[in-house]
Amino acid sequence: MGKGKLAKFADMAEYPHVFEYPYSQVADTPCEMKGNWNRDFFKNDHPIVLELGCGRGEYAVGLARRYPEKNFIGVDIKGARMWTGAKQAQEEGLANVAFLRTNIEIIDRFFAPGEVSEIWLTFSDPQMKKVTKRLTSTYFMERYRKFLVPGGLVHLKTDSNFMFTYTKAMVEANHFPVEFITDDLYHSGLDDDILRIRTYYEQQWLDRGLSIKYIKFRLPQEGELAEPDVEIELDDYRSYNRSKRSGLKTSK
Ligand SMILES: C[S@@+](CC[C@H](N)C(=O)[O-])C[C@H]1O[C@@H](n2cnc3c(N)ncnc32)[C@H](O)[C@@H]1O
Repeated sequence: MGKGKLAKFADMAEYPHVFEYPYSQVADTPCEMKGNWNRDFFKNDHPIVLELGCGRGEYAVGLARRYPEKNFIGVDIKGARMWTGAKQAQEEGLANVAFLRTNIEIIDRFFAPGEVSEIWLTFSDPQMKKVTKRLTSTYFMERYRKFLVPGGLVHLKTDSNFMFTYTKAMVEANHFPVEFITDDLYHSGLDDDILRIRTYYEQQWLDRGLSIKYIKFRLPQEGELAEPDVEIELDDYRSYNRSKRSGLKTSK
């Protein structure tokens, strides 16, 4: 039988590579790790890569195995999910991966300007009803740019046509440089490590026959950000009960 939630939480509290700061427990003050992740935890000066909404942390762990010259931090609020990745990293003795349990809304409290090189968003909830909860909205870009190196990379991998279309529009509206984009990753001809790591959610969507979309863009540090003014068809395979009841078919 697998471990229960309480046993997982007990493990998490003991793991040296797990940092827990849920919003409900932290005051409006910066975390002591802010600006110090490499000095105090990783003990090197390698670039730091975040996986935001990491769930079980397949990307954080998978990338950490492949790229020992980079440091990875998986971020999520759900501790029982994160435990899977944290345990795996511990069992494999991976020294270049950590986990931060917190709300992404306050992510800028944990990293100093220029401390992070790249951000991965893996199968983020599209949040079709509320743009300020959507992890690729300008609301979050404002937070990410506070600690991302100038022109740092943001990767989004998603099943959601809504999320992908919205993100493309957000990138276009703000003239962010796009490094790669495809609406069908596994038929794009791309030969890259990202094709060899599949997250829990990714596998579920693939099994249902959905194509995987991917965009990689650079986030400039300067300039005012504009929310795109677009009407986007909602994904019909997700539950969005309230909008269904109101007969809503698009995001506007
Ligand atoms: C759909 S799951 C994807 C998990 C994983 N990346 C995967 O592909 O299997 C989205 C994850 O993002 C986390 N998440 C969403 N919004 C969040 C927020 N604002 N703060 C912290 N975690 C968040 C959820 O807890 C959940 O684990």
